[in-house]
Amino acid sequence: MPKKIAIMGAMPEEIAPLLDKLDNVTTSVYACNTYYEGTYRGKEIVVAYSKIGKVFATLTATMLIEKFGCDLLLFSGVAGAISDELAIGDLIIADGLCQHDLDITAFGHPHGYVPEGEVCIPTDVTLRNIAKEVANEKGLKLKEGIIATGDQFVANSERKEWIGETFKAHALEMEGASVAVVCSSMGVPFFIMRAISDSADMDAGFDFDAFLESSAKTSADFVISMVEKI
Ligand SMILES: Nc1ncnc2c(CN3C[C@H](CCSCCOCCO)[C@@H](O)C3)c[nH]c12
Repeated sequence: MPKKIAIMGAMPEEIAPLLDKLDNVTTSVYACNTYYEGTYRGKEIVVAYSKIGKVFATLTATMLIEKFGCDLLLFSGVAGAISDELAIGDLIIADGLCQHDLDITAFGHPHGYVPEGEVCIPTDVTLRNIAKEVANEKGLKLKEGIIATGDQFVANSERKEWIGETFKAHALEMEGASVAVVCSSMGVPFFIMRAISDSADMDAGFDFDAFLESSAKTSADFVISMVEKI
């Protein structure tokens, strides 16, 4: 039974659907982030958005654990689809995460690898199974696959396909692998859920703007419904 559950996003839109579900909310600002502490169905929750990209996500995930004492982390947000099976609004959970822009291949290493690191970091299987239970109960389709993270908004089919082939990834975003490194290094179970907002192609910018809010809500509504089972 976790002491305190962190629910993290990268953008304000990704956590907005969560905030009005919390009771007894107090807010605090720490290291240029706002943290919302409250309860949901009797469980202690801390919600925050990191701001965009791997560095900000690393900072916030670390603070949620070290400063706010969270011992389990759920990420909710949107992603670009790589797999043709993923349409806008579809849900994907990560079984592993990699960094598609981490590159010391000049030294013979594979893309996404640095010494003492691992290309693909696995997520917590118990939390993935809870997600599958919730999806079954709600009659929702849920894809499971590798999610690739990098410090770029991908709006180019060639780049998206390279990422898909190189990492066998089904979706891409800009924060998940940072959360994976922090949580796996600190022994904190973690879970990454994303709802598709675009297809990381030439239309990505328009689709992202059009579907950010609705896809962020789809993901957030699913993640909060997992809390009761944790
Ligand atoms: N195709 C894509 N490539 C990479 N990541 C994603 C994601 C996932 N999130 C959304 C957000 C995009 C930040 S750029 C838009 C910011 O606008 C801010 C207002 O100008 C960042 O936090 C990563 C959805 N589609 C993606």
